[in-house]
Amino acid sequence: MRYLTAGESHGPQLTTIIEGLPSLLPLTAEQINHDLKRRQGGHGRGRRMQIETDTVEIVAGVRHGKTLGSPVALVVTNDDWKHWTKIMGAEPLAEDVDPDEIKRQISRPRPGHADLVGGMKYGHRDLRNVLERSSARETTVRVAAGSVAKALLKELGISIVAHVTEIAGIKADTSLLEGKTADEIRTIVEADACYCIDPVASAKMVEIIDETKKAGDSIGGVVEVIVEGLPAGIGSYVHYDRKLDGKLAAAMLSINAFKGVEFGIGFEAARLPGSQVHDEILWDEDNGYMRATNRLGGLEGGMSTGMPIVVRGVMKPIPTLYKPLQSVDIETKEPFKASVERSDSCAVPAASIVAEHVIAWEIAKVIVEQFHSDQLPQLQAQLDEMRRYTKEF
Ligand SMILES: Cc1cc2nc3c(=O)[nH]c(=O)nc-3n(C[C@H](O)[C@H](O)[C@H](O)COP(=O)(O)O)c2cc1C
Ligand SMILES: C=C(O[C@@H]1CC(C(=O)O)=C[C@@H](OP(=O)(O)O)[C@H]1O)C(=O)O
Repeated sequence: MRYLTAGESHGPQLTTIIEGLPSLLPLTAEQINHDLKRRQGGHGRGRRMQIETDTVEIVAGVRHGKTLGSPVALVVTNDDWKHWTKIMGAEPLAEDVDPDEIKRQISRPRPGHADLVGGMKYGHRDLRNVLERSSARETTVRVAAGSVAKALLKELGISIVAHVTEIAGIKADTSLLEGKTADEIRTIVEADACYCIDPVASAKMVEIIDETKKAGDSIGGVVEVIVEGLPAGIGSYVHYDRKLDGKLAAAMLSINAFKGVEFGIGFEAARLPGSQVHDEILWDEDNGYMRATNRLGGLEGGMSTGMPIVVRGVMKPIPTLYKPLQSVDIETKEPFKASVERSDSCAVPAASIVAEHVIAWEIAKVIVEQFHSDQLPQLQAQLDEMRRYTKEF
């Protein structure tokens, strides 16, 4: 299973083509739109999100609410495009048009963005040609593709949820997650301004986001994704590029502004003895194999253990700041301090939704590769058999 995305931030549309999905999977635009709306939300988003109402059109691969097995194509229209048709149009500029008037040329790279190095790499002196694609606007269709993956995981008895564990040093009390299923966690965090399980921490997060915005600065944080219902043995230890943890880490780090990843107790493992890190193995008649703890986040040897997968990603502060940072104009080579029109001040809650969907995609992809998967019922039968086999092993 694979997908490509195309589209510029202020171009006409964002597009994804998903190839390799099993046939007979129930799929509607409505379920994808729910996830797109969650990605647009979360406290700290800027004015662009008031312009956009992200909704998907399914233009291929689905008939009467079920996948056909052919490529699925999804399109999300940029509502902002109508303000950018001249600046972002694909046609060459007419001869009587002054390019400086039309192109909104950018020669001042923003620290922390792809602007400067992207310009060097692709030979663009108008840095708009870089930022239009390096923008996290692209995560819209990554969420759409991940939402399709989640529809598949749901049919296979696998649930996934993301939530925010930390913003600018304010940490959620994650003991509030204990005893709750992924679906129960989703109901709670969906109703929270920061997609956080802890209302007390969330109120402080809202406060610090507002204060930071007023000060013209930006902040980052940590998001966590939990995957439940995955059988043991997904992924493999036999070759480096088949390890599930490696794939999940790469997916997490592929999100704009994500700079680190950890599983289970994560970097804390460096500070603890092995007896307080590894998860002891238990067995009983009803449940088969279990772990007394889940400190390693449901992964051993590049494979799922059958315990929930717990993976976290850290997001750096948004690079576009109202409080200007030092940079150099690439035309004049003069130093300047950037001034900015609009930006998110904190996109950690929104990014948690992106994380949920890139992880969902990766897990669905590994499952589809590991089992015979032309059609959903065959895939479901094999997952059921894998669960029975690993329990009785
Ligand atoms: C959901 C989301 C929204 C973002 N919004 C903004 C934004 O409004 N302004 C900005 O400067 N960066 C924003 N970013 C971060 C930049 O896209 C990112 O830092 C930039 O592309 C450079 O990539 P890198 O940080 O991975 O090196 C956002 C990221 C995500 C995931
Ligand atoms: C458009 C989205 O986020 C954008 C991500 C982004 C960036 O530099 O990454 C910069 C901003 O775009 P603009 O310059 O148009 O205001 C954000 O709004 C989105 O998430 O859909």
